[in-house]
Amino acid sequence: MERPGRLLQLSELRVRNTAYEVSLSRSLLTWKKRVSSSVYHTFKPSLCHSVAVSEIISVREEEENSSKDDGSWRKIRERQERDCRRAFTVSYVERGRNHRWRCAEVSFICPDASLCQRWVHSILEQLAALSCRPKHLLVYINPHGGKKQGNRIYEQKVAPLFAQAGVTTQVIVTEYANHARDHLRTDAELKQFDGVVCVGGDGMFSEILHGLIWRMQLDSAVNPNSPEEALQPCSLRIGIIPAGSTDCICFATVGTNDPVTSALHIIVGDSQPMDVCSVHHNDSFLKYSVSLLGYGFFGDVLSDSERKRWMGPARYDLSGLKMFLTHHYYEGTVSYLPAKGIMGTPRDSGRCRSGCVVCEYNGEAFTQKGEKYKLDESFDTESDDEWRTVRGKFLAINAASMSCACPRTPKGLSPAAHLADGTTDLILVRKCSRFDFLRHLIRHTSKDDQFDLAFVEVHRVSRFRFVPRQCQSDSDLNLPEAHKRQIFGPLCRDHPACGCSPHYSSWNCDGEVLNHTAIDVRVHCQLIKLFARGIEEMTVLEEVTSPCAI
Ligand SMILES: CCCCCCCCCCCCC/C=C/[C@@H](O)[C@H](COP(=O)(O)O)NC(=O)CCCCCCCCCCCCCCC
Ligand SMILES: Nc1ncnc2c1ncn2[C@@H]1O[C@H](COP(=O)(O)OP(=O)(O)O)[C@@H](O)[C@H]1O
Ligand SMILES: [Ca+2]
Repeated sequence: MERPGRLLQLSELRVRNTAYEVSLSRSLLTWKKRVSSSVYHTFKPSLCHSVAVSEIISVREEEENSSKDDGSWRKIRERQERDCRRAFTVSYVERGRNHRWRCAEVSFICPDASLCQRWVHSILEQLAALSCRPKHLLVYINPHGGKKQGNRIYEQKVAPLFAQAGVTTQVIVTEYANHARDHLRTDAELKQFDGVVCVGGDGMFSEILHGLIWRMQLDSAVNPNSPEEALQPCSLRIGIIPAGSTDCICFATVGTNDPVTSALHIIVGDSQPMDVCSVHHNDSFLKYSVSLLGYGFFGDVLSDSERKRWMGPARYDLSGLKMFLTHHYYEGTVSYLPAKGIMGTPRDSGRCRSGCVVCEYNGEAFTQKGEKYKLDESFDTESDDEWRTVRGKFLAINAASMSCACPRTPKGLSPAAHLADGTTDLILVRKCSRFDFLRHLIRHTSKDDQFDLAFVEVHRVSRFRFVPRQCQSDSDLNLPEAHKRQIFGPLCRDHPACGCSPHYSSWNCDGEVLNHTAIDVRVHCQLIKLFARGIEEMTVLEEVTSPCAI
């Protein structure tokens, strides 16, 4: 734990009816109850609490005593009422189970009003010095995401916390799909904001991502249609209040899908850089992706589930079962550029966690200002002989730029993938039996390694391309036509004579269906930042939460 440093305040104050020694340094607020022993004074850990200043939400002088154990004895009540006028309450982050954060409160009763004001002033001064905290946010709410609770979640759980922390907002409830994206691209006056918040699922996040990146490139005269251009990083951080169906981006960056936890990460001004993949078809831009780009199984599950939106999040399970039974495979060529000079592999046992050294090491190498790559031979530019090619029949081709952990698979599609290492994990699942594919799927939910199967391979790459087999002669295939043919696929795939092959899938790009199958994907290291800090290790949790160890 951080050393307290020079004390800014040190007083004996009361919490309820117990005296505590309360101290404030630049980094810590600590309150300790003195316990006399026969030999020396000690502090029992349970009687010593400590909160990082960076995790204080707010401080306020209290008009009324909020303590509830005042009994009914008139004299005690009268005395407490006098005391109330000299109390101040600190709200701070408290860690719960499964990476959840809550807002806890403690009220300190001061012997006189001026001491109370000095305390409040000192704490406010420390909070004001935290330059990473957002003051004014632009909030977009998708009222139709997930279980259609976006409005309620924001109004009941998030807005009161923002108000308490003194964060002001401009709130826009979207009226149609791509409303938020288009508003960010052209209309929003971004200079006045310290961040953008989306209330919704991965699809809503994708809108914010596209709006912000596009705007940034236009403002910096970068051509987003060129797959070769290095993109301009976004200066505004993005916050996600989960109110969608999968909420994988929130889960994989915070460790839980909980609106209050996300709101608190926004308030304390956390910052988590993230890789973004650009997806192009020839020289035209298609989409950006931060989590899953999936062709075959996950593409089909998504396309099928779009027709079942009315079912809410359960649509994915039903479409998942249907697509599992349908058992489509797809032919094509995957070419990829293995990531070079980086730390880490997709089979590592280590995980990307808060303060990840792999992301730091690789990120520094990739993001040297004004250079494409570090001037290191291992970061040589992409030459043709470094590309590798795999041809075959695939049940699924997945690129996971982060673990893609979510409640359906708490360890993720690629458990060792990193949020900000400049790479994506390319997972190729070749044609196999239904039984084997089920084994692979089930392993996403257990400790067993989903890559340790003969028909699965995984590569950590910085770029890849896919061309479906028939596209090699007709590279601009459009999907409606492909889907027409696919209708007959399940009946006829094993009878080439009927002429209904080939089969095309579509790409699932962070939950959006792409309208091209032949794509060129490039990872842009740490292009955006989220109001998050990555998933905290348990050891970090134990160190930071009160009670403090002395
Ligand atoms: C048999 C158990 C199999 C469990 C397999 C779990 C794999 C789940 C991988 C999830 C990856 C999630 C990546 C994130 C994608 C999201 O961007 C995206 C959009 O999210 P949004 O709606 O919030 O905007 N979500 C999705 O594309 C949803 C993918 C969900 C796929 C669920 C698949 C369920 C498979 C069920 C197979 C059942 C076989 C049963 C056989 C008896
Ligand atoms: N007001 C709106 N009406 C209809 N669709 C919207 C609206 N706002 C956003 N969308 C779209 O809804 C889709 C799903 O949103 P999302 O918040 O990700 O929910 P879910 O996780 O349930 O898919 C996204 O593609 C988004 O562009
Ligand atoms: Ca990555």
